[in-house]
Amino acid sequence: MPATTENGDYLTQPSALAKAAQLALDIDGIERQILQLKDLLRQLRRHHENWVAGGRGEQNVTRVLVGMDDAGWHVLPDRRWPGSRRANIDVILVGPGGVFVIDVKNWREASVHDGRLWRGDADAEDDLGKLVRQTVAVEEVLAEAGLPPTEVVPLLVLAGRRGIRASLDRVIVIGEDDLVREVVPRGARLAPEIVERLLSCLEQGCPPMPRTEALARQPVRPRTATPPPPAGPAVPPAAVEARRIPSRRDPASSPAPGWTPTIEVEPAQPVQSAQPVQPVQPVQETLMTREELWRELLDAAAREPIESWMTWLHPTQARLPGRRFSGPARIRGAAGTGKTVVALHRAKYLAARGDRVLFTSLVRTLGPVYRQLMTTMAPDQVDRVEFATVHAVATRCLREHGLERRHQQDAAETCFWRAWAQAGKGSVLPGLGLSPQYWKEEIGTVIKGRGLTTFEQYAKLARIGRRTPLPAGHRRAVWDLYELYERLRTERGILDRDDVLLLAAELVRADGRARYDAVIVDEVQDLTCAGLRLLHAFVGDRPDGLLVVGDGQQSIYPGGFTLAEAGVSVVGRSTVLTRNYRNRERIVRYAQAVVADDSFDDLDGVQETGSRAVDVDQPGGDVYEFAVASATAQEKALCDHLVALHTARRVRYRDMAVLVPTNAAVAYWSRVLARRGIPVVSLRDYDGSGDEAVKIGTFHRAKSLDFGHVCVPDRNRFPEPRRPAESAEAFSERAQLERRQLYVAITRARDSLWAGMREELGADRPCAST
Ligand SMILES: Nc1ncnc2c1ncn2[C@@H]1O[C@H](COP(=O)(O)OP(=O)(O)OP(=O)(O)O)[C@@H](O)[C@H]1O
Repeated sequence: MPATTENGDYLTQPSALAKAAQLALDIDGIERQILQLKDLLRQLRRHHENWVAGGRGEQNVTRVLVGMDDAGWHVLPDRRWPGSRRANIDVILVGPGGVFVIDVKNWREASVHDGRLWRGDADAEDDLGKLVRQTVAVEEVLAEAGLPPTEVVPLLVLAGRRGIRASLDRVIVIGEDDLVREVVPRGARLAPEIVERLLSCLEQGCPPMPRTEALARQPVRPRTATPPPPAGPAVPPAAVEARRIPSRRDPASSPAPGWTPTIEVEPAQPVQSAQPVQPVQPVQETLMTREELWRELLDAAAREPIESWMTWLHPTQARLPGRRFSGPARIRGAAGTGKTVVALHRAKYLAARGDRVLFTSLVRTLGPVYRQLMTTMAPDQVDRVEFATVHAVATRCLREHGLERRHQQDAAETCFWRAWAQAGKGSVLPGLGLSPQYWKEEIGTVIKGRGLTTFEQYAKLARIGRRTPLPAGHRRAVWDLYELYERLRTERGILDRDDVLLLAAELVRADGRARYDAVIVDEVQDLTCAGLRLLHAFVGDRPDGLLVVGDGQQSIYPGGFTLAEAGVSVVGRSTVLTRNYRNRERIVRYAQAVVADDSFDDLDGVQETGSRAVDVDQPGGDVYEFAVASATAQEKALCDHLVALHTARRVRYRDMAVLVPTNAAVAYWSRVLARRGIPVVSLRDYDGSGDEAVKIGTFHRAKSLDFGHVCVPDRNRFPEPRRPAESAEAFSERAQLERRQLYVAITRARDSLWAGMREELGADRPCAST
């Protein structure tokens, strides 16, 4: 105790003065602290207002969305950001049109220009990045259940705004009042049972955020400057009750009445607290009336659903599109196992992340079909993917150097036949029981297709894909024919199809320009080695660069090669798909019987057995083998079958196809069907859009496509019997090729196959069922 006088005053002593000075310092310190605390309090109040404003923005958006609840949409507000402990996602919306991750921004000033989003003068790239990360995290949760990557759409919603729509990177920036019009027109992408499965995954992976006490005390206010919600025009009556119900599935997870979203920032991102104060904006009345909303929802529900594979894959498939490959990769598997489907999703995924993608195959008509599919799957990404044949790409390379006129296929053919007359006819080759066409293909696919330049290379070549053995003397005769052909061709200064590929590859290598980030090759087994080398040259061995997709058992062109010959190594990056999604069981078994005894090479030099283990997704199926005594009887039987499918079973003509081996047969059957009044479209003109007509095309053109019901007339004329001068080996090689072509045709059928069996030819082919 300090000493005092009688009336209690402190004795003024040197130590007391020191104490006073000390106290004065303490008072200063405390005053400073009070000022700092006041400052902090002001900041906290501002942040609090910000959060409340943000919360209101979210509530308003949620209110708009719950109006769609009765149409099968589910609004999951304030969900945990997967992988974080405290961070939230404003809203996840799941429904027939897909899955949306929604981030609501209550910004006073927002604009999109120069391809960027701006908040006032500040670039809002971080906000877009954060939303993309949230979306990817949700995609990872849903991939387990089979949702392919990029199927989840990130939406950045500007609260209280309208007339804004921009696509930035993957994110769609949209005004609150435009939100419903953005999501509803997407039509029926997800079946109700798939929506249920997704919801249950989200319940696990993105559970509702726990309520925080402070925010729980916050009263929920109606929309600022508008009457209380029940009177609001935007929400259909059924939604009034549903307003507080984020998910119909699990009432336990529904927030209590008076629910207020908990909002927490991502731990490493104090962005929100650093932002200047934004006053709460009055939200305008939403522009869509309840009648309009319901009309939109009804229209969407009435629209034809897109095929389920576009939005729903088997988990084995679903992981592939987004997988990172450290170099060239491969997807293989029997017919109908979803190789093309996965490849298309891969293209979509790569395009969505900004890659320039080439999607290529040999068949010209496939490009438009794939493009059409991609347009339905991913309208926003379709323009970032180029669909072109390998020859179209090669020709463009030549055009860039003014060389494309030198490609003259007809003139090159003339050169070959002159060479054959001079050097082939009189050689040992005609005596081998193979047609001149065989030797033409030997030059095209084996010698030039591999880019061989010396006889020594040819003499020791394994000739993968060719069954007829060729001893050295015979090879010498082939080489002489080749050299003469080359001399005649170069004298005329022209190029053939194989030269175009070889030259284009040289130009691409010399140029060194990166035209594509990724090249996806479908039906790779039908390219030549030179074709694959060209495509490989575009991307080399870069990560995620080259993806080859195919199946050696469906190789329908002569020739063949291994990936190693093309300089492509996929070691450790090859995936086999084994579940057939296309063909019903009886059709799979019938098709397998056609090639069961033929071993085949699957681009790796190893002979695989013809009968492969395949799981079948769809049971049942119909196979009709129809015995006919004459051509006229077959015409009638086939047409009767198509008409019966159409009238009795209500199958649309566009779901039927007649597949035949030659163009002449296409013309013949087109006339037959037209005479009977059945609408017909040639596969040559088919672009994937739905003409109401039966498709007619060659086995080759039907490649990679599928149809509900397929007819193959003259089924037992294929393979053709041994020709008079044909050697046993030559016949065996041709018959195997033709059986593979027939296998491709049969495996185009999803539900039924009709096979015409001409009686005079014998009907001793396998029959799975009738
Ligand atoms: N996950 C899936 N769910 C439903 N259907 C699927 C799925 N994956 C593929 N399909 C169906 O199977 C069909 C065959 O798929 P796809 O064309 O990708 O197979 P593929 O292996 O490329 O066949 P092919 O080698 O015979 O051309 C598709 O048209 C689609 O109808």
